[in-house]
Amino acid sequence: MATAFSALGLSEPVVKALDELGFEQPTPIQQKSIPFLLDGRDLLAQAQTGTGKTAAFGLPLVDRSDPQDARVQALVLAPTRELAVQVCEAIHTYSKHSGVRVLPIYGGQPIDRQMRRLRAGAQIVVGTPGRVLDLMRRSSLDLTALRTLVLDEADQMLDMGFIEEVQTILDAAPPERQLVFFSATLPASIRKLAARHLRTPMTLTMPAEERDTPAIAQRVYFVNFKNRAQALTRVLAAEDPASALIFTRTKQAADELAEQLQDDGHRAEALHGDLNQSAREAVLGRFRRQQLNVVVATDVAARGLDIADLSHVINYDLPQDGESYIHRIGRTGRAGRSGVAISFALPTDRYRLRLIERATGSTLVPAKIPSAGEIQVRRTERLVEQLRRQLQADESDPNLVLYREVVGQLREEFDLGDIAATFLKLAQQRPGSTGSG
Ligand SMILES: Nc1ncnc2c1ncn2[C@@H]1O[C@H](COP(=O)(O)OP(=O)(O)OP(=O)(O)O)[C@@H](O)[C@H]1O
Ligand SMILES: [Mg+2]
Repeated sequence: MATAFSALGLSEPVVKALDELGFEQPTPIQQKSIPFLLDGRDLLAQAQTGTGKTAAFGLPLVDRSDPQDARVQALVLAPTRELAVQVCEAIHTYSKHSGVRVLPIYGGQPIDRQMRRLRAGAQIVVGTPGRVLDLMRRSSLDLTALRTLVLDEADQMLDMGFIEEVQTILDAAPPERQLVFFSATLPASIRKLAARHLRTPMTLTMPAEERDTPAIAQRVYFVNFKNRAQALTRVLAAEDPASALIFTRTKQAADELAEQLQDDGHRAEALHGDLNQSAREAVLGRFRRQQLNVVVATDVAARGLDIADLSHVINYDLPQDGESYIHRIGRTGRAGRSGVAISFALPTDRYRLRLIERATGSTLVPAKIPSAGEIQVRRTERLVEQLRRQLQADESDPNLVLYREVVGQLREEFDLGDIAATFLKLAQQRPGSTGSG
C-alpha cells in the first residue's frame, strides 16, 4: 500500500492500521518528525494541541520495536494516568498488525497485575513516572534493552518535579538510547534543560503564524466573585454546549460546581485527583461516550486528553500561567475541528490575563454576559433551526400522518399561524426542549 505515510518510511503493517483508522494524510508535525525518529535521532518537538503528536512519536516506536524480542524497547512517560492510558490505546491501534505488545503502567491499579503482564513481555511501555520507578525498583521493569524514551508533555514532566525520576530512568537505560521530547508548549527554561539531555538533537518548533489557534474561538467574561456562578449559568444557557469541560483551580471547587450544575439539570460530574482511579476512569469514560455533557475538572485533565467532539472548554477559574491556558483550551478544536474557549476573569486576574495573552500571542476579546432576553432569543433560534431540519428531513415519517390529522382538526377552529406560534411557545417552555439546561 503506497500512501503518504509509507513515503515517510513507515512499514506496511503500520500503514495498514492507519488506513483502517481513517488517517489519510500525515499532519505537519508527523510529516516532519517521523522520518527523523525512524532514523533513531533525538528530538525536541513542539506542535499545537490536537495536531497528532501522539502518532508522530508513536508510529516510529512501533516500527523500531522488534516483536521477536520480548524485552521493553520503548518507554513513553506521561504526566497523568488518564493520558498514559490514552497514549497506550493509541499506540495499541497503530501496532494492530505489527505483532508488537504495548502495556500501560500507572498508579491506582493493582501493581501485581502490571508485574505479571510485564513478565509476559511487552516491547512498548507507557506509564506515569512514579509507577515506572516503582516497577524498576522491584526489578519488574528492566530497561537494559531500551532503545527509545519519549517524554510526552515534556515541559510538564520536567516542571512538575519529575526531573529526578526522569534522570533515574535515563541512568537505567543504555547510553545510546534515543531521547524524544514532545509538547505543545516548550518555554525557554525547559528547552534549555531538555537540550542538556539530548545528543545532537533536532529541534522542531511550529512557526509563530502556525502557533495561534484560529479553530478555537476565545472569549473572556469579566465577572465578580459574587456574580460568577450566575454568569456561568447564563453563558451555558446561551451557548447550549454539546459538551463542556470546565476547569476550576481546586478539587473542592470542582465538586461544588459539578453539584450545582447537576441541580441546574446538567449531566455533570467532577474529575480530579481525590477520586479513586476507577472513579476517574468511569467519569472520563462516560464523558467520552457522551453520557455526561459537562465535566468539571482540575488541571489533571488539562494535558493531552483527546475527547472526541468536545465543543467547549470553560475556565471557571483562570489557569496559573499561559502554558496551562494553551493546554486547557486545546482540549477542544482538535484534528481540524472547531471549538469554543470561554474564560471568566475576576478583577484580581489582570496579571494572569496578561500572561495568557503573552503565551498565546493574541488578545482575549471581552464579551458581554448574555441577558435573559438574549438567552430567550438564542433558544428560539435553536428551536427554529431544529424545526427547519425536521421539516427538511422528515417528510416521509409515518408518525407525521397522525400529527397532520390533528393539525387539520385544529385548523377548523384556529388560524394556522396561531397554531404554529403557540406550539413553538409550548415547546420552548418544556425543560430541555432545545437541549439547554
Ligand atoms: N494524520 C491524521 N489524520 C487524521 N487524524 C489524526 C491524524 N493524526 C492524529 N489524528 C487525530 O487527531 C487527534 C489529536 O491527536 P493527538 O491527541 O495526538 O494530539 P496532540 O498533538 O498530542 O495534542 P495535545 O497537545 O493536546 O496532546 C486524535 O484524535 C488523533 O486520532
Ligand atoms: Mg498529546
